[in-house]
Amino acid sequence: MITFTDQIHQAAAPFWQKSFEHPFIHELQAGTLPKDVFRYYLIQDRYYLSEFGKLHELIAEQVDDAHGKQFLLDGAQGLKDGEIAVREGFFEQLGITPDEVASTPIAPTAYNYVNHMYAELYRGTPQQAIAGLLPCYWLYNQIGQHLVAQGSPVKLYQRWIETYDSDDYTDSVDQMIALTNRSADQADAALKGKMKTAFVRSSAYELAFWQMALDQQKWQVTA
Ligand SMILES: Cc1ncc(C[n+]2csc(CCO)c2C)c(N)n1
Repeated sequence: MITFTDQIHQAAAPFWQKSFEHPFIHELQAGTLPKDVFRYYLIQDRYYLSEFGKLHELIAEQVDDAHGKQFLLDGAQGLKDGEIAVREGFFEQLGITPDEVASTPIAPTAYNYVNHMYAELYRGTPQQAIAGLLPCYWLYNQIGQHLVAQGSPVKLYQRWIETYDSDDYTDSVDQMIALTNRSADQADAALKGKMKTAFVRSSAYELAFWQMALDQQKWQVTA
């Protein structure tokens, strides 16, 4: 039987394909991605990751499913100990200081992506918010698995790739997929439609995030 997450995954497939083929990903693997682009990505992603962790806690407050609630709370803690902690090492290596992070504003696309997820929760439902979190887990795992086979000649980029191919991480992706399917089981057709829209829009924002980094997007108008 085709699951709910298979269905929404199919709907988002064109965005996922564009992410797999995106020059940011290609250059990361080839080792040709400029360091300042990677630096920009890491600083923007720092904002994204801390909001993503907060969203886990806020969604958990509204979820009845005890197992799902615990998974979301563990996810928030796991982000602090895992992905965010790993990134501290990257920051050190690239000389990114807390001052630089604090004085860099969140860029338009990162802002829109984060706000989209909050809107799914506060103007929508926890089920929609859960569907909005899923592309983040699932897409990065697929990218990690695609890239790890070839690897990157740049050590730092290789470490980034390996973050998204670990067994623990793959296990959390499976659990997030299962939580989304359990949420859909409780939802009527209208809510399932909204969950699908949340998932597809997050997939579109994942794609836009790579381009934001390549363009080093800013709020200012440039000549
Ligand atoms: C824009 C953006 N999207 C997805 C991820 C990947 N990611 C962020 S939190 C999380 C859950 C488990 O750590 C995963 C996989 C990222 N770093 N940045």
